[in-house]
Amino acid sequence: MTQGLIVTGTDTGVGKTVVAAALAGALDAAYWKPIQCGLENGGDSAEVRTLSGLPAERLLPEAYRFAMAASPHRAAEAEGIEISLADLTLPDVRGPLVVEGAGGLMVPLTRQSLLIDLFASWRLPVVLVARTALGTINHSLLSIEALNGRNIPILGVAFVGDEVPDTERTIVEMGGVRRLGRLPHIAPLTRASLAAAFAENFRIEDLR
Ligand SMILES: Nc1ncnc2c1ncn2[C@@H]1O[C@H](COP(=O)(O)OP(=O)(O)OP(=O)(O)O)[C@@H](O)[C@H]1O
Ligand SMILES: C[C@H](N)[C@H](N)CCCCCC(=O)O
Ligand SMILES: [Mg+2]
Repeated sequence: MTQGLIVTGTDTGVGKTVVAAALAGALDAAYWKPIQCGLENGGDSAEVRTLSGLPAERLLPEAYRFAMAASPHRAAEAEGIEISLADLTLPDVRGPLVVEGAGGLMVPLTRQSLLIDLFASWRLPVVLVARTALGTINHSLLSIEALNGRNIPILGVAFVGDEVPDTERTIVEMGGVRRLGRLPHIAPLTRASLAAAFAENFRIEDLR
């Protein structure tokens, strides 16, 4: 079993939290959002709690929580704080851990550091969440190139959205990555509907 994995994405709002909730639920994992920017909806940990049904103690506290829904470096500055990479060590948990990034890979944590460099230091494999909608081929291949350039292992791509077979094929073939599955648009999105969609479209063995 992969003891830890990072859920990253091609952009903000692509479905990382939804995929992370499905993964954490299926793997009976702990979930950690190290840096939360934007607190209007309670943050991603609260969303994962609702969508996974994991017990509260499996939702690990964020290292940083900022009110502003912005890039971490900017949200921190707005509160007069500089994010310290030394505070961003992986939590020591028993069993699997699902870590969710903030936005895409090249998101600044400070004016000098990027989220992807923090990921590289953790040495955990990555699940890349990618939309299926137009524009995703470019975002996905750029993300894969950036991960490869830092020798970050890619477990595979989790697609989110309507079925667009050639787009998925193009990303998988040209990016040289594994397709983990695709979550369709789920309505209503609940713990039960998410678990069912995940079970139908992903194979848990691919994540181990
Ligand atoms: N498969 C899906 N079916 C229905 N709604 C979805 C699905 N995936 C994502 N959404 C919705 O799309 C929105 C964005 O998804 P989500 O919050 O998971 O993005 P994110 O990549 O985690 O964003 P952030 O960068 O803010 O962490 C949310 O309202 C979420 O409920
Ligand atoms: C606020 C948002 N939901 C995310 N948590 C942070 C997204 C940062 C994106 C920065 C950027 O790429 O421009
Ligand atoms: Mg999220």
